Amino acid sequence: MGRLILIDDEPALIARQARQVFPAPDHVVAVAASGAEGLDLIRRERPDVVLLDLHLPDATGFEIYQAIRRIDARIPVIFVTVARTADAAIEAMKQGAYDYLFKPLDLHRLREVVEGAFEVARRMRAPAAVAEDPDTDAPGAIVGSAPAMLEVYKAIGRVAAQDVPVLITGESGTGKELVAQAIYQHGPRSRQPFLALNCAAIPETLLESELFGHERGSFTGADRRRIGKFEQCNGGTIFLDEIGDMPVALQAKLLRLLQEQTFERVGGDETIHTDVRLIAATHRDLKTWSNEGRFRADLYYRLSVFSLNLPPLRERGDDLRILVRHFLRRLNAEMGREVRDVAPETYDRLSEYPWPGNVRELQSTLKQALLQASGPLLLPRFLPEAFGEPAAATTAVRGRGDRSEAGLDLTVALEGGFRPDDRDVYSELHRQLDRLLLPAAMDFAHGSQHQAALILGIARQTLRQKLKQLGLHPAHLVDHDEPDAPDQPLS
Ligand SMILES: Nc1ncnc2c1ncn2[C@@H]1O[C@H](COP(=O)(O)OP(=O)(O)OP(=O)(O)O)[C@@H](O)[C@H]1O
Repeated sequence: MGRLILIDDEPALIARQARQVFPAPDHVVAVAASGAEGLDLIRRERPDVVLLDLHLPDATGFEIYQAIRRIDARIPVIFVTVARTADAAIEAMKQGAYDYLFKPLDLHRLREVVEGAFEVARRMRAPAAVAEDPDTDAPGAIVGSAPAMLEVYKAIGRVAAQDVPVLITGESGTGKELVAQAIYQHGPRSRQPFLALNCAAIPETLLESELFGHERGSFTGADRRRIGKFEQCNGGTIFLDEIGDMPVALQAKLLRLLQEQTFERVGGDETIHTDVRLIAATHRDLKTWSNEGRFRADLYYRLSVFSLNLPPLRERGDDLRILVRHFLRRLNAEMGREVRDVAPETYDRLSEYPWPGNVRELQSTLKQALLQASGPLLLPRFLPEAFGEPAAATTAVRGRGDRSEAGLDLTVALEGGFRPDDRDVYSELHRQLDRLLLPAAMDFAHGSQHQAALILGIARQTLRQKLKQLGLHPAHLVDHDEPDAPDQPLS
């Protein structure tokens, strides 16, 4: 449920538009026609997001914005203005406003910006904490009690209250963002904003401006000044996911920001001071990368003063069962299902699987299984095809890394022959081959999708899609500037 408050002296049109884009019952859109009324509403309703007109009958939008900050500095506020007053809205962003929209509203843009703001609000509020009750179904709960996870919890406890940068490492889907949220929420800046940005998901050319802002005219298309995340989030916490994918030139700018808390916008001379806590995450081995000159060693040392590593799911032993129970409870509630128990053979299949996409992949596997399930018991046949017969599924998957061994495993899988009730063997083996081949090619290509796609002879687009299906987050692995190779089937 998203709660949106609109403050606008002529609220009828904008309210109709907002309700069209964010309809009930999933959203509540409340309206105020003056600043004072809006502040009252905010105090009472504690909305997720506010849309604020710059011109109000009783005060300027800017004054109301400052008052909203005093009520709760975390609420994302989006200014609504006409294009000629954009400068004022940009000024507001310097003070931490989330974004601005122009009247008349473009509904597509309205959806995009407000949805982004809902997501930011969710990250700040959804409590991320180590679950005391392993059977909780709370969304932000961090569950598991494997020894390596207990070390992680201790590290969160030690570092949260200290206002220092943190580096979180671990494979894709191991819970790095969840841990970053927990550190933020238990830290001294928990009443201030938390903004997250994935360095691998933003083209290199835009990343600098996204983080540090730009001046008008600094490059083609820069028709207005832009305030970057580091300026906007002054006083708060920034989570930079996939920091290993940050271009080296930008790493220098980030290092200076960490050392001196100053930077310049792209194309600007003014030195800007900001006070932001940085939490960074990566699935790369930054130590090796810094030894090889692929990541700035000085930045690595600065970031890794306090680092914590999340173990892969396959090394968490019985946590698999705890996580399965946790997600079953959550998913049953979300999907209106009644699957209360898991058959021992299902656990066997799940624990034989290497989980390249870790907890995220487990979550999506269980979701798929619940869609198939009938009755209260989760049987192996409800699992996705990749979990088929243990001999076929796991031997093929396990041979990662050594091609001759992998080939042998596939032969072993086929030696069992076919059974009359076999179905979709062709596509099933293909899927297993993908699970084996794609991560190996990505490893070999040091995470470059372009290179891996070339090696495999498939389009990068196809590779991305398949990685996603495997539960591996393709955003980690993007290298944006290279053109796609021509599309060819994997077979
Ligand atoms: N220990 C855990 N307990 C409960 N849920 C978890 C745990 N670890 C991860 N999750 C859930 O798994 C999903 C993936 O976690 P998250 O996004 O934090 O991983 P990540 O390491 O940041 O992934 P990526 O590197 O792909 O961005 C999220 O939905 C998260 O809530």
